[in-house]
Amino acid sequence: MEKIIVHGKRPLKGTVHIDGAKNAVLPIQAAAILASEGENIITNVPLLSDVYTMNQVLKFLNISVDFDEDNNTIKFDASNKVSSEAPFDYVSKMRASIVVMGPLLARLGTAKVAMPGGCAIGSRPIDLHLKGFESLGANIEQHDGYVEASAPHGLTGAEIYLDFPSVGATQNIVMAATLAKGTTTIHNAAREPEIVDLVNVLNKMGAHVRGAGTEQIKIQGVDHLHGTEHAVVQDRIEAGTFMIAAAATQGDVFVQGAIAEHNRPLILKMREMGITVVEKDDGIRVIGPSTLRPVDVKTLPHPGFPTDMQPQMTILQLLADGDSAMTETVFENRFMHMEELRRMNAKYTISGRTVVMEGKTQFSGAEVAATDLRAASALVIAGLVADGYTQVRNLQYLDRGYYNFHKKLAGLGAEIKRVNVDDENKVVLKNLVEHD
Ligand SMILES: CC(=O)N[C@H]1[C@@H](OP(=O)(O)OP(=O)(O)OC[C@H]2O[C@@H](n3ccc(=O)[nH]c3=O)[C@H](O)[C@@H]2O)O[C@H](CO)[C@@H](O)[C@@H]1O
Ligand SMILES: C=C(OP(=O)(O)O)C(=O)O
Repeated sequence: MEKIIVHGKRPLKGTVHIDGAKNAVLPIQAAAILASEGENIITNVPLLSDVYTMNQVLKFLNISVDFDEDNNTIKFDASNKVSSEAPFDYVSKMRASIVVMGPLLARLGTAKVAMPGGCAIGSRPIDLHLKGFESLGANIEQHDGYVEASAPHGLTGAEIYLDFPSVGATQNIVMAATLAKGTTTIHNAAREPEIVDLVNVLNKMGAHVRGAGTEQIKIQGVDHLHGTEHAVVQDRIEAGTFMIAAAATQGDVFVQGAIAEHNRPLILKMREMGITVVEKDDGIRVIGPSTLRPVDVKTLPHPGFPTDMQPQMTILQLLADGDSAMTETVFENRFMHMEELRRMNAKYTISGRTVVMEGKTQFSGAEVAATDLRAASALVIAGLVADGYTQVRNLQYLDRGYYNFHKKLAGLGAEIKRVNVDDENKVVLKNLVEHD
């Protein structure tokens, strides 16, 4: 088992480069299922554990996957006979593998996928995905832990209203509808930049999808789709995480590749707190002040404040000079990191979906455990501003969404090291700054 050890109180300075987005690349990998001819060549692919898991799922479905990690490029070839079943062993590793269902149903008229479970942040049902498939004419059955969809005569376009603008349901329904007969309209669709990136790929593959990035997406079905080339959009959550780390440490960091339009709510909230945020063509510069003003924040679907930035944002709020509130409206259980932060001297009360935090926190180093992906990065940021040493465990969560997080922070001057717990006794804490 590995852990990250951080020695706090060093301002971050310099430039950090942002990778391709996890939440964009995963559905784009799944979209490869739809190309019955030609290769799909995807570039700017981040080297994340979730990407490898999705590749495993696709290989199981008989799709050829060639990952050139040195060049962050994957070549997919789905021109052979594709299998329709994604079993529990693969799906259970990663909830996002449910997005293979729409493409399988579109291409084969049948799909059998293990029911994805919930996770630490919430129960995460897939009812909206399934209702969407049913509206397109699929018959849905659930048994033995699997969900099976079938449309032997193909799918037919329909008008679909989503009760909530679910990202995964929007992606799954768009992909299913690309090969349906006639036109599908999704009302109250998710508007995240990752939806736009997926639709850009689908259109390059020969699909007719309009309105991505708005609440109404129209898909005109086509006969078949072919391979294409596409570079994955930069990761707005990785970018936002480094922006917060820079501000929290009173640093001065250029987040290269960050797209300001994708992080508008975060930028505006940071400015409200007194942080200097400079938008440039090729990235965003963040300069942290010595005192942060408190702000209240509420998570919402895009273009609201992203839930995936919520745990990191609570670190800035705890550092602010006064009390502040965070309300989480997207997931019902996304405050697990707060309990760990208590070990580091955070003071707060949770009531329902809102946590009220006391500022100004003087974090103290402690041994903490990540409970999910963004909790992991938030705990490391807390370590960057804490007195003494902080040790963060459960790095398997961090690796789902951040490539070389500790190395990127070390490149900005952080005293941080990732160690194998078995070698723990051999670690000389004073020498943390030395790179692996
Ligand atoms: C791989 C990926 O892209 N993951 C992102 C995606 O997850 P994901 O696509 O799973 O998130 P959704 O937008 O679907 O979920 C949002 C809310 O809708 C609920 N819901 C969703 C589907 C459904 O059928 N029924 C239902 O009730 C969920 O339980 C949750 O409370 O969007 C989330 C919300 O921005 C992000 O936090 C995740 O990082
Ligand atoms: C919740 C997240 O991802 P996933 O939907 O893949 O669990 C996330 O990226 O913060």
